[in-house]
Formats: sequence, C-alpha cells, structure tokens
Amino acid sequence: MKIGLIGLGKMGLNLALNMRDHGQVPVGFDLAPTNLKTAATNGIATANDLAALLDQLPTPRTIWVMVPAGAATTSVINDLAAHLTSGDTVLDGGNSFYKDSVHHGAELAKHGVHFLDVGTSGGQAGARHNGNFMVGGDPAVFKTVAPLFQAIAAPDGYLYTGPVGSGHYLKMVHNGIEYGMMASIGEGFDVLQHGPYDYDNAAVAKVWNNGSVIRSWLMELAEDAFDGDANLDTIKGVMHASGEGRWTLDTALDQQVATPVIAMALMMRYRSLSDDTFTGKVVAALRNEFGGHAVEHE
Ligand SMILES: O=C(CO)[C@H](O)[C@H](O)COP(=O)(O)O
Repeated sequence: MKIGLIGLGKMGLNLALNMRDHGQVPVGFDLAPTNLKTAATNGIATANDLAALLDQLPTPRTIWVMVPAGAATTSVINDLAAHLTSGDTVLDGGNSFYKDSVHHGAELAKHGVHFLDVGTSGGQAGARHNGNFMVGGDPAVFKTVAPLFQAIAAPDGYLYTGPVGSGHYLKMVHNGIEYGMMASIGEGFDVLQHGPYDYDNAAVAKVWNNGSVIRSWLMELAEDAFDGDANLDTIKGVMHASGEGRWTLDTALDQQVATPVIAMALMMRYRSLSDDTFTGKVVAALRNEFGGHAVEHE
C-alpha cells in the first residue's frame, strides 16, 4: 500500500526502508531538510511539505507518524486533523503516552479520521527488519492496514490490542519491563566488575547468550557493547530517561500495583544524573552529628 510517513529520523527512515523492501510504497516528509535528503538518497520518495505529501497519496489516505512523543506528535496530529478528510487513517508509531493517544483519536474522530496507536518495539534494528507492533484502534480499521504490519513485522510480531490507547498502554508497560531488565543486567555486571575474579565481560555476555536462562536480545546488545569497549571505559554511567518508565510507575501507583523493580530502576536513572546528592550530604551530616562519623569534604 502507499503510505505517507511523517518523521524520517532514526526510526522513521528505517521503517520507510523496511516498508519499501516489503512491497509497500512509503512517501516521506520531515521538517529537517537533512532527513529528507538522506531518505531521498536511500531511494525513498519524499515531499517537501505536508500538503505535497497528502497530494501524493491515494484516498482514503494512510499516514504513519513517527516523530518524538509529546509536543511534536501532538503538533503533527493537529496539522493532520486540519488537512485530512473523512475516511483517512493516521497511525502514531511513536512512544506516545496512551492518554495522549486517546485524546488524539478523539480529536481526529471529530473529522471522521481514523486513528491507530502503534506501540513500536525492536529499536532501530526492528524498524529496519522484523519490527514489533502493538496496535490499538477500531478493529475494522486495523484490518485495512493489517497487510502493512504483515509486511514489516517479525513473524508473529504484531498484535491488535483493543481500543485506541491500548497499543501505547502495552508499549508503556513493555518499556517499564525494559527498565527493570536493563537495570538487572547492569547490576549483575557491576557485581562481577567489583568481584574477586577477572572476568571478560564480552565473554560472559556471550556464554550467557548461549543456552542460559538469561539469554536475550538485551544480553546480545551487552555482548556487542563489551566487544567494542571491554569495560565501557569510554562512556559515563549516566542513564537518561524518555518518560515511559515513569508513566508505567505512575500508572502502577494509581492502581496500587506494587512494581518495586521498575520503581528502583527509574530512581537509579535519576540518581545517575547527579555526581553527588543532597540526600547524601544530609545523611553524612547526621552520622557526623550523632556519632562523630567521618565526612568527606569537596
Ligand atoms: O521504546 C524504546 C525501546 O523499546 C525506546 O528506545 C525508548 O524511548 C527508550 O526509553 P528510555 O529513553 O526511557 O530508556
């Protein structure tokens, strides 16, 4: 099918190439001229603005939005709401908060435009080959685009998840799990690093990837990272966060569901952003006050 693709960054370009390689016809648009140029160099048809993109699509039109979650996605959806007509379909493949997706779906519905919220997993590699997609929305609308997912997903790598919001809700929880799994892998290697034995991290990740209980894509990625930098000496342990872990935790707290692993993983990310903490200063000062215990000075 011919599909408009808004956002030709790290994920969007790979998705366009994946679509093209599997019999689909993407036409891309991006606000950044360099992204447009890179897409064109890679043989993807492009449009210089939204109107030109929509002109190139047969009606009813199908448009996949692949831009950063939050303000950027909302801005694109609002533009689309103003330009699309009844019967068109918008898919949001970004990491949008599911309540935003419910709102986007309702706004587009006012114009008769269908909306599917598509949780997209597998990183840049998955966007390029064998993607993973969790799709919420009207089941009849999903059916019309199911061949697209069949074409670009891994075998059994897409799922219709229920009404609008359910795709991104599922992706949010997926990312919460991702936080916990990565934190656990990181902590395990930290204990090895500080232990009495001189392990080769890449060799450990490799052996764990071959038959062990904890073999996984994340462990394969750890193997790749250690292969390139045996003790990760060239990078700092600063762990940024885009928001999905926090949304999972906020949601769990609302539901009074205990998710200590995800909570701690999120807090460790925040902790990693500071070299020192006021908490630490206060505890050190209190130990000093009551017990005369040593404090360290700047
Ligand atoms: O969706 C993803 C992987 O599944 C993204 O890479 C995600 O944005 C990473 O989140 P964070 O920056 O919070 O680690």
